[in-house]
Amino acid sequence: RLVLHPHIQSEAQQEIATAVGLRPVEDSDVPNLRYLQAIVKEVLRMHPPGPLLSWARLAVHDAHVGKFFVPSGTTAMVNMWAITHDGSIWKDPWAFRPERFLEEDVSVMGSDLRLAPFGSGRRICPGRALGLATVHLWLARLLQKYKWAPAHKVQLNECLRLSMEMKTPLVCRVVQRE
Ligand code: HEM
Repeated sequence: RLVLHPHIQSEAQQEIATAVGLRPVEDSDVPNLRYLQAIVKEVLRMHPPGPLLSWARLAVHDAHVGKFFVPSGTTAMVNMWAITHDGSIWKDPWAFRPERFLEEDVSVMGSDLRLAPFGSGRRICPGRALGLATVHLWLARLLQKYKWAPAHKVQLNECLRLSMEMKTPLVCRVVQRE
């Protein structure tokens, strides 16, 4: 997404330069990088790496979920990908617009079911804080040091393996920043 939207990439680089300066970004800088956090949220919304939550859950007795009846023996899944692309929940769901998370603070940690890329409830991802901390730090460092551009036409098609992956791997041109 950042190679497709160079102005968003350079805005993130500008934020890092202002908040951190020339020394390498550290974990403790991340709370000051609000735009970077918004970019990560927007990517988790458009490309949830685990698009199907609860994908091996069996209803052991009859249950009612809202207006739906779930008979005993049903395997029920939550399609988070469909939720994060639902136009009745998200304005312009197909637009990559990190600013939406500056306008409204939506938690990705499982308390808001509009965006629960780590699941929610009893079987929520126990590695979510580690996952997010790693992605924020790596992304910030890779942006701080390099400019990223596509080497070929970027194909955004996805395919679900253990997690959701790009069908055609991304190939980038990387230029060291001054
Ligand atoms: C960005 C990174 C990550 C994402 C998007 C992610 C997403 C998810 C999702 C969607 C689930 C299923 C939740 C459900 O079925 O309701 C899950 C479960 C799980 N995740 Fe993660 N995860 C990430 C990183 C990690 C890391 C770093 C670890 C370990 C260090 C981890 C360990 C687990 C485990 C053990 C489960 C199964 C929990 C259970 O079934 O009780 N994950 N994760």
